[in-house]
Amino acid sequence: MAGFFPGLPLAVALSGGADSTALLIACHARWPNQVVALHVHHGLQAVADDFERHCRELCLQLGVPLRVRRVDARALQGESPEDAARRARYQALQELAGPVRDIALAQHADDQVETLLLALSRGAGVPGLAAMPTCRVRGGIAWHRPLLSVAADEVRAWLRARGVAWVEDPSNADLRYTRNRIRRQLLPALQQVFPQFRDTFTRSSRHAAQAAELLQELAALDLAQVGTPPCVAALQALSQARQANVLRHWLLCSHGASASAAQLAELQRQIGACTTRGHRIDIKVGIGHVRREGLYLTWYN
Ligand SMILES: Nc1ncnc2c1ncn2[C@@H]1O[C@H](COP(=O)(O)OP(=O)(O)OP(=O)(O)O)[C@@H](O)[C@H]1O
Repeated sequence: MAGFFPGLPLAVALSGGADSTALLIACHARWPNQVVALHVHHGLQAVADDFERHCRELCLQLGVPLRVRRVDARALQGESPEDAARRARYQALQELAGPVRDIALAQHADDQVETLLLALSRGAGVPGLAAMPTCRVRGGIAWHRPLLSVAADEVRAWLRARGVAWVEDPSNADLRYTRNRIRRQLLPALQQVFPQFRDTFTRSSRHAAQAAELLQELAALDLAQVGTPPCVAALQALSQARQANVLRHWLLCSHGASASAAQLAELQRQIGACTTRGHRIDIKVGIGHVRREGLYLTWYN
């Protein structure tokens, strides 16, 4: 946990699995009496009660206060059960934290590599390749991931050496989930070919995170230049790469719309072809449409 200096008091999101069990013990050892544990009972799996029991026992043993909340995550339309559970979990963690402004999560280097591989498999751009940040402020809370450079095996070996138990999530063995297939089938193969893959892949993600920040800064500058809504002529004055970057930023930040690569390419083609007063632009992007209105592009949904 080198370089991990959260605000105190600190809350640790404790699932009861190996990683967050280790994180809680390490944080409590470093900042005694300054750490609180937060557990979300999902009620999804039969094993949920075992997770909660383990968290209660562990926290009692350590003398760490534990806050527990039950959630019943119903998936929204088009949302997977895992995404629904994650959304409900982050919401519950934020509420459980109360006045505490720093929450530590226990994702490790293997999780980071899995996230990167999933992003690559979707053809993600630079922000996706940045995978998970070590710290992100959201909803007034700093979410920390201090174990991102620690291998999963190291975490378990650390716990075994201390004789600490944890609860194993049975769904981790289910090979219907892509993430589990990556963990079981891909990571062992990577280990053989690139023994340093955890270090090098996570380093690539950090490079991508830095590049993503630069793209974000450039997009904000360019949006100030082209205006909101963007002026077509000002967009035409930008290079294709900068134009794509600022359009993505406008659509996402102003309208919550993610343009697919094909939609963005078509929008750019039409912007390029927009040389007469009467030229129409009307393209579906995400759940809405981008249209030309006089000198500007506008968004409808
Ligand atoms: N039910 C939960 N209650 C509180 N925190 C959770 C819960 N589930 C996950 N977390 C937090 O979110 C992080 C990421 O969750 P994820 O489901 O990817 O990991 P996990 O496999 O549950 O990890 P762990 O080995 O810590 O159980 C966990 O490391 C933990 O800090």
